[in-house]
Amino acid sequence: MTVLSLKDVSKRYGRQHALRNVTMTLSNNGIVGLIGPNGSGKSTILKLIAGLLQPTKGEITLSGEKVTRRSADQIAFLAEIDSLYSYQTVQETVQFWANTTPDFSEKKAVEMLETLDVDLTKKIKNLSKGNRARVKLALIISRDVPILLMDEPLSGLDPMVREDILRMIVSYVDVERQTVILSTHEVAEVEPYLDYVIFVKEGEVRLEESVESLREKRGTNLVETMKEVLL
Ligand SMILES: Nc1ncnc2c1ncn2[C@@H]1O[C@H](COP(=O)(O)OP(=O)(O)OP(=O)(O)O)[C@@H](O)[C@H]1O
Repeated sequence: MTVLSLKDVSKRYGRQHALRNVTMTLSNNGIVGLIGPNGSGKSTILKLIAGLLQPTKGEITLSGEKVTRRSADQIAFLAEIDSLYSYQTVQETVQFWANTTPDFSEKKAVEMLETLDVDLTKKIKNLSKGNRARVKLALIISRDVPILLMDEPLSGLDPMVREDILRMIVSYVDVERQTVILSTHEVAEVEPYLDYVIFVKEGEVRLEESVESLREKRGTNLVETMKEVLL
């Protein structure tokens, strides 16, 4: 079944063309890597899917319905910017999400944070950058929604935190029911975790395919494929 579809989607910011005629269809694709160089349009694609931006042209549908701002109840969005309240403790933050987000599992969030050794009694402002990233991800992953969008979840984090983040996604996302789309340019690092890739360049989708069939067809790893497709 088609979970998400973009049909001939273009986006301009004023006169700046950010996306041109993007068409893609995702149907239970598990963990999807949205890969492309800086400025290729990755964030724009994620914001359009989340209903935070309107396409200039084209149509985006989620489970057959047109995406609007109201689609937020079906989509969890991990933005690049920090969206936590610094004066709250981790526990209060989890509680706040439990009170405001109907599909949020407090149990799952607490379990994940305890596994990651994050101190729930600490204030957000006193957490390390890595632990803030772990908290943000735990909050998003604890939502029971069909689509989880993550804009550069690894950016600016040290290798240990990056590995934790990728492991969290694999261990806690229910890929039978949920699709994760994460944008990154760390291809080699994410390759073992991805089921599907979408390569974008200059606002266009250059290739989208399952990682397994790419390996079979090309006999190379994703880094090599990326070089062929994007350079
Ligand atoms: N609010 C905006 N106003 C004008 N131009 C914008 C705006 N947001 C993005 N752009 C432009 O649109 C293009 C695509 O940007 P986008 O942020 O989607 O790319 P990206 O692949 O996410 O880049 P990065 O990896 O650097 O985050 C770029 O040329 C960018 O400069």
